[in-house]
Amino acid sequence: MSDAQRRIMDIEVEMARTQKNKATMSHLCALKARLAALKRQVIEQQNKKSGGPGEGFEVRATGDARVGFIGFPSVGKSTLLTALTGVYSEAADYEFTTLTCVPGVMTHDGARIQILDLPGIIEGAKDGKGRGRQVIGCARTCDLILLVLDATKPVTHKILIEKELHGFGIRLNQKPPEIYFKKRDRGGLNFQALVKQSVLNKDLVATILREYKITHAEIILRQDCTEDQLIDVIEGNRVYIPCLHVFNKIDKVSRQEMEIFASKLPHFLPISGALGWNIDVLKNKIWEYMHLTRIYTKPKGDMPDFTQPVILRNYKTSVKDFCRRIHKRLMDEFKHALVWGSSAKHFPQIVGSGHMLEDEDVIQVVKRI
Ligand SMILES: Nc1nc2c(ncn2[C@@H]2O[C@H](COP(=O)(O)OP(=O)(O)OP(=O)(O)O)[C@@H](O)[C@H]2O)c(=O)[nH]1
Ligand SMILES: [K+]
Ligand SMILES: [Mg+2]
Repeated sequence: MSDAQRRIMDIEVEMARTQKNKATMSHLCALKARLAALKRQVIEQQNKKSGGPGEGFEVRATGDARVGFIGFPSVGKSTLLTALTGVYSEAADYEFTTLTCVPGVMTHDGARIQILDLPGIIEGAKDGKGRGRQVIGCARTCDLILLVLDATKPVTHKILIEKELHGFGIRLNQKPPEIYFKKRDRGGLNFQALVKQSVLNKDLVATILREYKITHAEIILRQDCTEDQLIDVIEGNRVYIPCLHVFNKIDKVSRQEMEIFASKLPHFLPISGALGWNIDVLKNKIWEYMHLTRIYTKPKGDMPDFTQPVILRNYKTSVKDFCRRIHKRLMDEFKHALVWGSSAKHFPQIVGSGHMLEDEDVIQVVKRI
């Protein structure tokens, strides 16, 4: 165990025995910042040792968006890939059947979605156990994570896996915090909260920044933020990915057990990959959770092409984002666009490149001549 790992343990112990209240808040914030910095240090050390960060697997990104399967061994990931995409990935009743990344493609509502079957991960994956770091590195590149769980196994597995992903900077079902943070060379701490804060204030922010040896900075909180969110922003390198918890093998548990899960867990979907139960519902959920936006193009004087939408992702739905998806240099020739659909005030609306498009809008780009 490295020195940093030992210090991480000490801090975790101290945090566990510190009660959370107003008087201890400053101390806890300092500990949390110290912990985050140490954890980053450990990952960087491991990257050095292994010759690079957990880059994931060499799989070419195809299609409009990417989904990855994360779960313990033998929960049924490969069986599910085959059920969703028809692509064969070896499935068997022993652990670590899958040793690499197997891609498939699912077509849904005009979008081509790449689905990645991945090796199972185990506790300690992020710290270098098994192929864990490679698997989690791959998960970071996904637009949606399917956390695949075995319904016959304890629900605590879900928490363990979430912890592994969290430790690697993946934030599930969270939006990026609305925090503006910029280091400065001088001027001290310029702190503004645009919304009433239930936790943070200038002193706590200063305490956290002190752990990073930052004394000059500008911080604007545009939402009610937690100390963890602020630390995430200072650390940077976080990814925010939607996640669906897929409970597989429900053919092996009772209906009552299922209903208990369903009532307690959000983002939950029971399925049976082997028997094909709920697979169509899962396909729809995948679509829904990815927040993809379909845009139909209309050539001048012609009908819109409703067969092949252009897919925009991650809420990047401006006309400019659309143009970039079509062609690198389209923006250079852009004059304005005509838009029909729910984002338009009247049909067609003449818009500039900053206009935000909505799902199933129709667009015609007018170029400068
Ligand atoms: N009863 C039942 N068994 C399933 C289901 N899905 C998968 N299995 C079985 O569970 C075992 C493991 O399935 P795999 O698809 O290999 O699981 P995996 O998660 O890909 O496993 P690794 O690649 O080893 O991590 C196999 O024996 C499957 O037949 C299901 O929905 N119901
Ligand atoms: K298996
Ligand atoms: Mg497998």
